[in-house]
Amino acid sequence: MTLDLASTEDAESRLAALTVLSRQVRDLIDAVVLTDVPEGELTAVTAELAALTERLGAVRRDSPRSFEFGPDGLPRNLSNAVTGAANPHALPLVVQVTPERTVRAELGFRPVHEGPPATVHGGVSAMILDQLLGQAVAAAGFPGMTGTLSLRYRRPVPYGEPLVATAEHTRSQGRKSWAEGRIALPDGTVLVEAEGLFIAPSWWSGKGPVPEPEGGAGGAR
Ligand SMILES: CCCCC/C=C\C/C=C\C/C=C\C/C=C\CCCC(=O)SCCNC(=O)CCNC(=O)[C@H](O)C(C)(C)COP(=O)(O)OP(=O)(O)OC[C@H]1O[C@@H](n2cnc3c(N)ncnc32)[C@H](O)[C@@H]1OP(=O)(O)O
Repeated sequence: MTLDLASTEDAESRLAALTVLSRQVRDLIDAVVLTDVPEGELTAVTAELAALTERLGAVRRDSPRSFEFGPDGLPRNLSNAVTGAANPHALPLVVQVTPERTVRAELGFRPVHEGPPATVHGGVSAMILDQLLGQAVAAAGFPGMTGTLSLRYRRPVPYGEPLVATAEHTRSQGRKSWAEGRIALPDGTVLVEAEGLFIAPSWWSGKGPVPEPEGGAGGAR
């Protein structure tokens, strides 16, 4: 895997616009989940959205943006499903690395994340913790892909109120690294805890074939 070179100023400005668009689409998704307007209005809005979808699709990439270096010289992934500011699917999670090389993120789940009534879907919590544990091993200098992830759901996770997620690398052995993390209330009450094994793939060190994604490698512009 190679990282794209730092973006130009023009590209950064366009990415900022894409980030604003993604935020707007998140607002749209929230509005769809909670709307109670009459059916005729739903049909009218759907027609407008179909037209907007066509406009955006007029010039299309083969695959989302991937890892690249930002203007600050740090790697970023603006299309990531969990952290990508330019991906409407993402919360987006803003992950901070502490001086101790652990990671922390403030969470704001929304009604769109509901599974059981008034509760965040367990798969959504798992997705957040997968990302956070992955960033914890990376922050400790041992990046890898998730091999296993196990979770213990202690209490229902509410949406609409501030929560905190933290994670830390616990140990490494060869290409394998382990991390632990949790989602908690601001007072520290743990709601979900996770342990994960992350493996640096053999192909990262040139010791194995690089697997082709389904349908071949996507072209980035
Ligand atoms: C995702 C990172 C991209 C990095 C980009 C670069 C720079 C950016 C900087 C930092 C990155 C920052 C953050 C990352 C944040 C979040 C992480 C998100 C993570 C994901 O969302 S990621 C998607 C889900 N994830 C997958 O899509 C994995 C699919 N899978 C594979 O790609 C392979 O399967 C792989 C690579 C796992 C292993 O493949 P391989 O060929 O390298 O290793 P091999 O088979 O030789 O096994 C060697 C030893 O690991 C044991 N082993 C193997 N697999 C195991 C498993 N699953 N569970 C338990 N043990 C396992 C064997 O038993 C053997 O053990 P032993 O040595 O003891 O015999």
